Order: sequence, then structure tokens, then C-alpha cells
Amino acid sequence: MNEAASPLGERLLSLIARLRIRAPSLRTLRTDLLRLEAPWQVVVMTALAGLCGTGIVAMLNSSAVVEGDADEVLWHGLMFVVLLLLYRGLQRGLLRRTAAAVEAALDRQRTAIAGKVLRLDLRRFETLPREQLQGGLARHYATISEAMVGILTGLQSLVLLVLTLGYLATLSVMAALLSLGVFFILIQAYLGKRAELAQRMRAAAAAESGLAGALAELLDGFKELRLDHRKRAAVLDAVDTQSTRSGMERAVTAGIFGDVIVFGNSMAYLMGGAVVFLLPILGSADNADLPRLVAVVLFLIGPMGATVGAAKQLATARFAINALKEFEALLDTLQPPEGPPPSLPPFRSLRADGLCYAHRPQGGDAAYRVGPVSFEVAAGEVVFVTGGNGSGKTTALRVAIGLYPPTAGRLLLNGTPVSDAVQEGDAYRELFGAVFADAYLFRHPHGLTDAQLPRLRRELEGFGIADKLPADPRDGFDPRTLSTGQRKRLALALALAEERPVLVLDEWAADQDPQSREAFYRVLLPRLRAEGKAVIAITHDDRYFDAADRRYHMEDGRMTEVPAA
Ligand SMILES: Nc1ncnc2c1ncn2[C@@H]1O[C@H](COP(=O)(O)OP(=O)(O)OP(=O)(O)O)[C@@H](O)[C@H]1O
Repeated sequence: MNEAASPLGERLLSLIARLRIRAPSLRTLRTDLLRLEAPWQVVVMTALAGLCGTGIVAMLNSSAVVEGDADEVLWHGLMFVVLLLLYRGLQRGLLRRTAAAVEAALDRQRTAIAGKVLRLDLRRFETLPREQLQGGLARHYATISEAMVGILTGLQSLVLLVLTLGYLATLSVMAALLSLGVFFILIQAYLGKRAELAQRMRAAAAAESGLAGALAELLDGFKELRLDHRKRAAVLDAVDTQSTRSGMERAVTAGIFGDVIVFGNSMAYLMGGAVVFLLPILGSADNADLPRLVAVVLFLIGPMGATVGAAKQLATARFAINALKEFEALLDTLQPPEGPPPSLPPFRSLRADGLCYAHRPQGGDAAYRVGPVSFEVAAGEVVFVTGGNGSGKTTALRVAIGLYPPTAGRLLLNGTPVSDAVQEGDAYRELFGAVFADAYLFRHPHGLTDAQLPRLRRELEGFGIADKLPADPRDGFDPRTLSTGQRKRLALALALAEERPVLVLDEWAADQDPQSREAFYRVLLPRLRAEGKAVIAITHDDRYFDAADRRYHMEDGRMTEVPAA
């Protein structure tokens, strides 16, 4: 579609992000318009719609209608119908076109941000708060979409307001000046509340994040909560506290907006009052003109209300657009350098030589250190990594397979040191097929080629779970319909089907029944060895330590080689 190539949506979003309501002066108005680079199609259509709207008022209010000249009335009536149709067509076109363009821009923005999140390395990804990720990938877009129609209608109303004021000036300059004065008072009232509004919106966003955290506990811990009424009460209490806080913040924000809107409405009536009661005193209008002037002023009330009402949507959308911008800027600072994808020689061996790594919370001291870690594995070898809970096995392997960057030491591939650029590249990480202890299963066999599907089927049959998946796994499956052990089998079958030279397994057999565990150590591992795979397996199964060619033991983050059996 045309929209995809057009930057209209992006320009509208940028316009909204930068749109500031401030005390108007000709100088700021001019620089604003230049800086905003408002898309000309939208400007032209808005101006035309505004002209039509003003024309409608002029027709309704023409002296001919007031004086009852039949021919003129007919002519003005026809003009009225034409203008009304035009006005409706332009408004509809404008709303549809701009809404579609903004949605397309939001779609592109979300895809770009998701791409940037996916390029992050694991260490940096883990530093991003969950709420910020949810906002940057989902919540803010909905907020902007919902605010869009109100903002666009408000912008149209503002143009209509200005043009109708111009029309009013042709009837009575003093009446137009009085109305303009009232409008300025209204803008000043909004400006007086702006700082408080911004502060309240930030507080509401923080409260919303707290609520999202409490709700995540309610959903993720549902099973545990079903078993314990005290836990349920505690979680409900947390949800209630956060929900009340969030609701209060929103109510205060709505109250401030409400004040502005109510003030705006009364100001609009004040405009009518000023014209009726002040103009004759100021001697600027004949009493005969007053009904026409009042009619125009009353007509201004609608657009004025819509313009003031749009201020809330504008502030909300601006807040969300700026939050997205900040999130994207943060992602940009965390992006790894783009290097040419290095091609690697066929895998023969991998050696870790004194690798070290420190878990470091953002800006803080190292929370936990792993290292030095040294081990070796070659094609056709099985090595085990053993050690107590928290001794650093998982972390050590994450460093070795390129998920965490080492702070010291080096990796050697086929005896050649692996450069930082290679270690950070996809080609290095794609040497490894992995089943993590908390393996995540996608609903489709992403990444598997057609040629790899027959192997997947064979492995699924070998694990006795072929009937749990559709005949063609590309049709998708629901991992929740599998037991814990079956999920691990599916994860291993998928990893085997990928045919990567090194297989990394984190306590894979821990969830398996005794027969499957026996088959894993006595049948599968020898088969993989015979296929020429290198296998690195973390295990606590001391009964089967003899199934490895070598065993490395970890204690307090340090790794040493010990006899396999
Ligand atoms: N993201 C993190 N930030 C800070 N510390 C962490 C992080 N991940 C792990 N740790 C710490 O690193 C240490 C090693 O964890 P690791 O998961 O590597 O242990 P493990 O030997 O695999 O344990 P287990 O056998 O229980 O799986 C633990 O003390 C853990 O608290």
C-alpha cells in the first residue's frame, strides 16, 4: 500500500510529540509551523475542511436568510448543502488517511523496536525492566492509537475555530477580539496546569508499572496461589494497593483535565455573554447585528470544546510517543556493533582458556563472579560439567557459547583464538544447539528447514511423543499440552534436528523417568558421539558420570577437570 512508503504517519507522530501548547505569539507560531514540517496534504485538507465549515456558518447566518430574500435563500441553501457534503468528505478523508498513516507508522516503529530488542545481547537484555519492555513493545502503541482520533478532531476544530473567528471579524472586529481574548484566557488556564499535569502523568505511569508487576505475579504464580489462601490474600493486597494508587493518580489527572474542560465550556458561554452584553456598551454593534453575532459565537462553542478536549489526548499521546523515543534511544546505546557476519570453518574443537565473567547490576559492583573456567571439547566427544547449586555451571556455559561476554580469558575454535567480533556474531552462537534448564518452546519449529523436518520426526518418534504434535509440526502446537518431561524431549528433538555441531544441555535428564534417563546416557549420548557431535552436558546424575569422555567440576565459580567416573 501507498501508506507503507509514505512518511506521513511518522511526520504526524513527530508533530504530536513536538506540539507544545504555549502562550501564542506570531514569532513562536511561525517557527513552530516551520519546525513541525506539517505534511502539506494534511495542512491543505484541514484548511479546506475549515473553510467549508466556516462557509456553512456563513450560509446559515447570511443576511439574506436573516432578511428572508427567497431567491437568495435558495441559492444559499444550495451552497450550504454543497459545503456540508464537502466538509463531511474532507473530514472523513482526513481522519481515515491520517489514522491509517499513523497506524502504519506505529507498526513500523514497533517492528523496528522489536528488531532492536532482538539484537541485544543477553546480558543487556537482562538489565531492561520488564515494564519498560512491555511499554516499548505493546502498551504505548495502544495509548497513541486511542488518542489519535481525538487529537485529529481537535486539530480540525482548532482550524475551524480560527477561520470562524476570522469570519466573525468580518461582521464585527470587536466581537472577534472579545472572543479571541476569551480563548487566550482559556489557553493561559491550560498552561497554568501543564507542569502539574506532566508530573501527574509521570506518577500515573509509575503507578501503572507497579500494577503491571503485581498482576504478573497473580498470573504467573496462579498454581501456587491456588494452594495457599495467605499467599492469595497477600497478592490480592498488592494488586489492590497498586490498583488504588494507579486509580488515584488517574483520577487526579482526569480531575485536572476536567477543570480545564469545564473552564473551557464556561469560557465559551462567557464569549456569548461578552458579545451580547459588552458590545452594545462598547458601542461596536447595532442591536440589529447582535443575533447574527451571537449565532456565530454560539457556533464557536462546539469547536472550542473539541479543541480543549483534545488537549488531554494530546498530552497522553505526547507522553507515550516520548516514552517510545526514550526507549528506542536507550536500545540504540545498548546495540552491539554491526560487523560483517564472519564465516567460520567446520567445527573440530572448542577450548575455553581461563574464562571469567561477572554478573554486574547496572552501574553496581559485581554481584557474582565466575571463573577461571577452562575446558575442552572436540567433535565426537561428550563432556560433563558438574557442581553444586549456584556453583556457576550455567553461567560458565553461557559465556562459552557467546551469550555473555567474558571479562577475561579466551576461547579457541579449532585451536585458533576467537576474536571478540566473532564471539559476538551469529555464526559463533549458531555452532551451538542448546536445551536450557528453563527451555522455552515456540509454537512453531522456527528456524528448521524443510530438509530438517524428517529428522525432527524421527527424534520425536524415538522420544515417544510424535503423536503429541500435528503430522506437520509447521501447523503449530501448544507446548502447554505436554508434560514437563515431554516438553524437554520436544526441546531436545528440535535441537537435534537443527544439526548443529555442538550440543549444550543444562540438566536435560533431570525431568526424565528412569528408563528415559538410562536411554539418554546409554543410547543417545553414544549415538551423538558416533555422529561426530560435541556434547557439553551439565548434570547431577553421578550414576552416569562414566558416560562422559571428560568431566569438569565447578565450585564457587571455578572449574577444574576431574576423573569422569
Ligand atoms: N542475572 C544474574 N545476576 C546476578 N547474579 C546471578 C545472575 N544469574 C545467576 N546469578 C548468580 O550466579 C551464581 C551462579 O548461577 P548459575 O545459574 O550459573 O549456577 P548453577 O551452577 O548453574 O546452579 P544450578 O545447579 O542451581 O542450576 C548464583 O549464585 C546466582 O545467584
